[in-house]
Amino acid sequence: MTAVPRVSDNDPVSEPTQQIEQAELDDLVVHMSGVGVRRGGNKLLADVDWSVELDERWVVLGPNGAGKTTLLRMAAAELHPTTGTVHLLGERLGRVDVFELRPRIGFTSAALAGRVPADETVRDVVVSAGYAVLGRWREDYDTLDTERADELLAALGIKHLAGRTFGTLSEGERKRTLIARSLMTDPEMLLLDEPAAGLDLGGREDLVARLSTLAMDPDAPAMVLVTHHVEEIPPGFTHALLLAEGRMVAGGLLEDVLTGENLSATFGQDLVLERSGARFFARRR
Ligand SMILES: Nc1ncnc2c1ncn2[C@@H]1O[C@H](COP(=O)(O)OP(=O)(O)OP(=O)(O)O)[C@@H](O)[C@H]1O
Repeated sequence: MTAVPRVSDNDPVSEPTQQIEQAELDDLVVHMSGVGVRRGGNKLLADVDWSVELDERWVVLGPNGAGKTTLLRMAAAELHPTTGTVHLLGERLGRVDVFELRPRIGFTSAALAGRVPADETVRDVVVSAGYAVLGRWREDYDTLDTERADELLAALGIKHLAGRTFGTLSEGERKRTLIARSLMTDPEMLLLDEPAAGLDLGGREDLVARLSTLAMDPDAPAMVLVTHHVEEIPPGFTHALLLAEGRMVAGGLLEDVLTGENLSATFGQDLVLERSGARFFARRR
């Protein structure tokens, strides 16, 4: 089992380990080099080198506090690294107007769900993404936009809820509404932070199946999905990044990275990984 080095404040944080050419960046939606994030003396992330290509679907796995949300928020241009460089969609964070970058990135998280006003209709939650607003009803949403929102709601199986208010939805229906919202701007990258958290078994299986359909669609954007559970990896996902205590344990092709040994190192337990078809299951030995 690979030991995971603890991130302490005394560790040296590496500087960018590699220079990258603009031509290479054009094929990458995310490129992080020597990335560290520090807050109040704590290292939330250290020494992260990670790239995501246009046609890849990544799952980011790790225990509570591993730094997954911090990593995803950086990929969403919501926070900057303390050290190292981050390129998103070919642009370097710190040298690009993040307000121009963000509409090109679809992002769902529990924090976003908490900001949606309870009295906003499902259709407006989705359609307003195209206007980069939340909780502001506009009379002049374009008909085309409304049709697009309805299409996305249909693809996620909740078109019948278009007129309902967000506050009346179940947890699963809210998650699906926010995924539809995150796709509204035709993003080049879709970031999903624990989309299945809080769902019952049926809701989880339904969401996994819908995300699997999306993952297998060649026209879908690059995807990064954060989760705690291997059971939530939708078939069609191609790559995995394992994080523990702010550091990468392993990253690469799903079939290479997702092993009992790597999972054990990531979660600090002796774990057995089982595979059934295209799905994964894990338990303690
Ligand atoms: N602003 C901050 N100041 C200090 N520590 C922070 C700050 N934000 C996050 N942390 C800490 O950084 C660590 C990583 O947090 P993060 O939310 O990225 O982890 P996570 O892997 O997403 O966890 P979870 O699975 O529980 O959601 C946690 O220990 C958290 O308490």
